[in-house]
Amino acid sequence: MTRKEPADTPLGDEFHLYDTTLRDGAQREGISYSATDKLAVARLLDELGVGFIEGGWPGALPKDTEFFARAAKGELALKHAALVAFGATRKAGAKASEDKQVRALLDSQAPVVTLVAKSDLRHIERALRVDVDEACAMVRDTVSFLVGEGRRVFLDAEHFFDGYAYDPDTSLRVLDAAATAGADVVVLCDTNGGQLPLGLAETVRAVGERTGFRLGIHCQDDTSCAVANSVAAVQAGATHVQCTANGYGERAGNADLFAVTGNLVTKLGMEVLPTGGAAELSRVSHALAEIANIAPDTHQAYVGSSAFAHKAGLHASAIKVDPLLYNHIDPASVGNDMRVLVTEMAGRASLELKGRELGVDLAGQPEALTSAVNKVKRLEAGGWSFEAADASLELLLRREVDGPQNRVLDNPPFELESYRVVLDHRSDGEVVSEATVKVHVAGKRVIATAEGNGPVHALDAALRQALSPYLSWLDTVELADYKVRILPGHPGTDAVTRVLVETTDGSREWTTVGVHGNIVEASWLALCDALVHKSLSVAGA
Ligand SMILES: CC(=O)SCCNC(=O)CCNC(=O)[C@H](O)C(C)(C)COP(=O)(O)OP(=O)(O)OC[C@H]1O[C@@H](n2cnc3c(N)ncnc32)[C@H](O)[C@@H]1OP(=O)(O)O
Ligand SMILES: CC(=O)C(=O)O
Repeated sequence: MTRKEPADTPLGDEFHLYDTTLRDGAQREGISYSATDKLAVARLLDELGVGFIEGGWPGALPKDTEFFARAAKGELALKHAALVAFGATRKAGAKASEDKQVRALLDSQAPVVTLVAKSDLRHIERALRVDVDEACAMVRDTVSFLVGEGRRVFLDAEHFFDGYAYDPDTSLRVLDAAATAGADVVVLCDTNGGQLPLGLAETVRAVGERTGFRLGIHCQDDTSCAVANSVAAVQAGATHVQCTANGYGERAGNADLFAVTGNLVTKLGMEVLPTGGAAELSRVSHALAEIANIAPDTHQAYVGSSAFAHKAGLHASAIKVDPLLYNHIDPASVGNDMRVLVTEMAGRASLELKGRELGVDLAGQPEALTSAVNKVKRLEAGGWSFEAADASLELLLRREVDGPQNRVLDNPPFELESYRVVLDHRSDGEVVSEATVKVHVAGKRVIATAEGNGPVHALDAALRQALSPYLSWLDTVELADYKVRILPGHPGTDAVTRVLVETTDGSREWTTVGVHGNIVEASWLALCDALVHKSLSVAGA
């Protein structure tokens, strides 16, 4: 077994970006990776270019043992990262070479081993029930045994910050036992996650000065400061930082790999990933969320889909001049995109930028722009929401800009004469909805009736029946999602219903909105916008 150097990043072994998603991340309530999931996670982390991937605790967890066995058999061909096995030191009073758990670390064939050891006197005495001499011997023996077997060894000094505040000598003795036995890095762990950045950085600096050891940092997120604490530790001299994808981890979680890396790369100018790696952060974050079966956090720093989404009109007016005036970095540098949201908070600049995104040129059309802004504000005040309904917004903008010149909007694919929906509660308890629509299409008056399992379904079916002989594309179009929100009315008025309809034609999706006091009418408005939007794209208008 040869020692493996970490990723081929410009910083090489000078700085370690160390991922523990597969061990600490898996300690998050609700996550349960299979060995196959673990292999997929490791491949993505390797593609990103992290230096070390902690795969789990072989010997303690059967899935982790399986993961390492499959990795060793060639199912995991890492290009950048070194694989790390995690485990505890030998038991008290035992020999490292005979400790089953320690042997399992060797058997994993991982080239790197991270050992966890208690470094707080209270834990040593009360949880391990040994004295400090034996605690240090457990560390020393295990590190030297594994180093003798050709492993690179890191030591996770559990509860370091709490222990150092309580009894610094004991905590430093544990670090010393590891370093003098050959551990490459001693990792200061904020295991209970209670630290704040200034105090933590002070301790990291002091320990670095007192010991001269290579220091790492591992922060839990119980004060919501894990990312800040990790970055502060690096600024105070730590050259090895442990994180997890999207901050998954025990209790409140761990330091988010994507935010830590984003900060190190874009704020501190540290090349901790191979060239091009930073631009993969958003993609890898979302892919890892899928494997964990956790919806991505849209507001996650750097990689969330809202991380560069601007709602306030004043932001948009400056962004129109230069996007960097309101973005802390270029979103593309971390693989993300800027978006402008149009809501009641929009101003003319927001609409002009959004129009550009939707292919509607509003530049040099001040009157249309002012009229569109006023319309959006009035509609939003009445319960409409365009934030998630780009297709309806596009129609609104086109109506303002193109007006009668637009051949589809001026001559829509169909016109409604009337619709009627009845609900039939039958004697056998079955409830059936029936809708009749009367529409004008291709110069003809068409009447169609259909049943459905609800009023909107019946209405959609009747409309399709009426239109499909005349609109060749209609069969390709289907409802992908339908969301209803009942909005509280103003005092003394009725509630308002907002319906969002997502439609697909197999190659793209678009979302429309309808708002009305009646749920069927709100749905009708959203359905009609969906079809008009499709005919616009068919006509290329
Ligand atoms: C801070 C962290 O998150 S570290 C990562 C923690 N991760 C996990 O615990 C997940 C995997 N853990 C497991 O599967 C099990 O807890 C095992 C296999 C490790 C141990 O299981 P068991 O042998 O049943 O012991 P149990 O979990 O009850 O207690 C831990 C034992 O390890 C000892 N121990 C705890 N920490 C250490 C340490 N750093 N070094 C050596 N021994 C330790 C305890 O004193 C206790 O010993 P005892 O049984 O002689 O009293
Ligand atoms: C090692 C570890 O996970 C901790 O101390 O929190």
